[in-house]
Amino acid sequence: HFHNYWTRHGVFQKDPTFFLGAVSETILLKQSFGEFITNNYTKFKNIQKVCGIYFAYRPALIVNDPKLIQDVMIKDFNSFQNRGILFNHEVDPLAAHLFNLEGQKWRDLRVKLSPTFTSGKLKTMFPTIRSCVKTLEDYLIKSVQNGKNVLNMRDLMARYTTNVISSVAFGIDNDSINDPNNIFRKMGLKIFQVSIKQALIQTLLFFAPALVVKARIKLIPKDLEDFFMTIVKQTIDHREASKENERKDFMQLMIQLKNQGYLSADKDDDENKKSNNSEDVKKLTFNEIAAQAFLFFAAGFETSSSTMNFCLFELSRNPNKQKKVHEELDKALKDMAINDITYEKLNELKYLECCIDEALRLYPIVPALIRESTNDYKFSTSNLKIEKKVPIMIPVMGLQRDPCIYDNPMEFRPERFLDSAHGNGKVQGLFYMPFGDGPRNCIGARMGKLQTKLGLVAILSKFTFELDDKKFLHTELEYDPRQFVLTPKHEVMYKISSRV
Ligand code: HEM
Repeated sequence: HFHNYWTRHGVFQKDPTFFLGAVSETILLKQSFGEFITNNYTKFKNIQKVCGIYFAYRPALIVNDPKLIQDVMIKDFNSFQNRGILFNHEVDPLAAHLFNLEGQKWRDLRVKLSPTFTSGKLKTMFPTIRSCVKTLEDYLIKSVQNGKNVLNMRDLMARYTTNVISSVAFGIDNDSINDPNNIFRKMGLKIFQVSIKQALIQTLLFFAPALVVKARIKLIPKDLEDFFMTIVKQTIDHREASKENERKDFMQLMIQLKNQGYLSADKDDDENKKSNNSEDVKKLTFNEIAAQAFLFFAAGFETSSSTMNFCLFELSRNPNKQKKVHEELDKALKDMAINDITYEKLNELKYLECCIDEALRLYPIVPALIRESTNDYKFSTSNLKIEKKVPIMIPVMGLQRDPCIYDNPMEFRPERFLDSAHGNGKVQGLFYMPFGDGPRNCIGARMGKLQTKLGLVAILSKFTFELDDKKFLHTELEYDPRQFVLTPKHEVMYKISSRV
């Protein structure tokens, strides 16, 4: 009876398997969640615009049609503003962050936090990020000089973005690049480590989210919570002890939101002035600051380092594209030292920007987006009706690799993005969403792109990269089935040589 829900509602459904429903492949670790949604899109997109599936007995809907996706993400956003991630506020204070919050609570917080991500604010943080990049460059120079020229770049780049995020979110200068055992790196690894217990909790979140709240199940392990609560408390106390301890970073901005409820306008930050017109002066609490700092850390380091890694992977498989990046860097930077690169200079590097956009097309770090209907809803362009509280999946990776949308989709061709339309023009609607879309898109997209680009400038200005294992030249990557974010199953090693 449960597994006929979609058929009864006149919606095409993927045949469910006993008990586990449609997602048995992901639960049994045969494929990642992203691949499951992608395969489903590829198989069914020409049959129906939507496809019903089941998380065990819970119905969910995959929307395959770019125009219907536009309705969900933008046009009828009010009916789809939540992700439907439930947690117990009392047992999990750190989970009360922007990604998980719903309804008015999410709206209020989004309005408050948006001004912390304007380009004006990022410019003030630029020197901090640049000093992390300098550490990365120095590390690579030393490493190659010492004959250590085959490296796991995924790990190194995650250590670099860990340095950036811990500096700008917590104001703490740690050095995970030279010290892989640094506590921030260890905590970062722990966030993405999937123990059996965490895997069970994640499964429950999909299958029976209400149970997670009722049974007071903790989503964030206690040791992670203790670490982040303590570090935020210490940082706030230190900053508030003296004006001299203030810094230009997210933590300082959140302290302003705690003490006055809004951000003081910057003379050169027009976007911030606009958002400050808001009447809302409700102040952030300590727990709210801790939860956001935790989220910025979790959402900010792995996403950007994975983007750098996928971009480097494709540039190493495509030496002609890497050559073009080198030429652009040589022309724009002309032996400029990393410390002299400005925010404006970085914006001039258009081809490198296209390489990042193209890497995110082939390898969207978040391969499927999630929304939940907040009311019964009827799609405007079809007779399809869905009930309140149905999870909606948007198959980002499937769309971005669809040959009907991108010619030769598996080819790494950054030139597509020189043209703002970038698809082949045959399909209308939303189909490129590495940062999501609509009012609930990634709030840190600019920051993510900035640290990705600056990191790539540092490593590509001075070095040439090749894949150490030549089998990756022609085979597709496999993905870790335990991870929701797109993560290569096997480590790729890179051979690095100095350009001078
Ligand atoms: C290349 C790097 C990044 C990628 C690919 C990425 C991708 C995404 C995606 C796909 C979403 C979901 C959007 C949706 O549902 O429509 C998201 C949400 C979010 N991201 Fe990012 N992200 C990146 C970097 C960052 C950084 C650096 C930060 C913060 C420092 C950040 C903070 C967030 C937050 C807070 C949300 C939740 C927004 C909300 O619900 O209002 N992200 N990100």
